[in-house]
Amino acid sequence: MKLALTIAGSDSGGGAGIQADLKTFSAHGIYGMSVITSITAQNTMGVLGIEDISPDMVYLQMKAIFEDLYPDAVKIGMVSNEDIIKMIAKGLKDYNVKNVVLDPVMISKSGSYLLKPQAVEALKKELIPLSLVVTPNLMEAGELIGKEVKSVSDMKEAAKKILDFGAKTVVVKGGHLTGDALDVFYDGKEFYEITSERIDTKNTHGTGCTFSSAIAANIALGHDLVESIKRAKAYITGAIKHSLAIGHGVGPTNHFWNIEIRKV
Ligand SMILES: Nc1ncnc2c1ncn2[C@@H]1O[C@H](COP(=O)(O)OP(=O)(O)O)[C@@H](O)[C@H]1O
Ligand SMILES: Cc1ncc(COP(=O)(O)OP(=O)(O)O)c(N)n1
Repeated sequence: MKLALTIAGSDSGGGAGIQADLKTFSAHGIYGMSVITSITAQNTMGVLGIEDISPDMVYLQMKAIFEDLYPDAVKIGMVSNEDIIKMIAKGLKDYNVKNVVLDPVMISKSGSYLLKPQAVEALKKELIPLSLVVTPNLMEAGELIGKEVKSVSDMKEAAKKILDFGAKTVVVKGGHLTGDALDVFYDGKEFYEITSERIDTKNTHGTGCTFSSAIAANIALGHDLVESIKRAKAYITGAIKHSLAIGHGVGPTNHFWNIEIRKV
């Protein structure tokens, strides 16, 4: 059995965060574990409140896992504040964690800050250098490099700059572009454009969480990084295609077994 860990915030509505990650791990046949950084009261319409877990408790959860159930891959999502970021970095170093997928979550689709704006620098300094792959969306890539990212050529420029912060590889997600759903992967040598059809739906809550945890799941299964990203792209495309029109706002992606994997 392969094991994967998500270090992220809880979404009470089940569409994003820890809940989306664990559903994604299960759909890949992976045993999922969690380190909860923050609890959000959230549904398809928005975030009603946020309560962060103490940094010591974040570290204790990591200790509990790494000293008994060492994961094959780790996904990091909402990290909320600088003290939590520093504690996660300490845990990753103490336990020599390698296969880290970092989704630099900053603002929910509904507009709530999931990372304190003053903590962006800590994220860049402490967590990016410990990551195998960083997966910003257009807005997050722009915040990281201090310049708007609006086109495929901007995405490539951003990927290069984020690599300079110490990331080993970067996927800049183009979910918020128009036209095909095109993401850019950069490994320091080559650029890859990973494209799928754009699905016409408003129900895209949790797309970034689902995509990054699917990359982690595929790494845990033993696939190389390019193959893991390709498979994750197929998975998120299926999860959006089958997304759920539940609740009164932006419905969530849907996770299901026996998903068809095809080249995109
Ligand atoms: N409507 C859509 N149709 C197909 N793929 C999409 C759609 N929206 C987002 N994606 C894909 O979902 C993944 C997550 O991207 P994105 O939505 O930009 O992340 P985030 O949730 O962090 O903003 C990317 O692979 C992106 O291309
Ligand atoms: C607890 C929590 N973590 C992360 C997010 C952001 O998730 P994402 O997949 O980017 O989806 P949207 O918020 O953009 O729908 C979240 N909302 N909550």
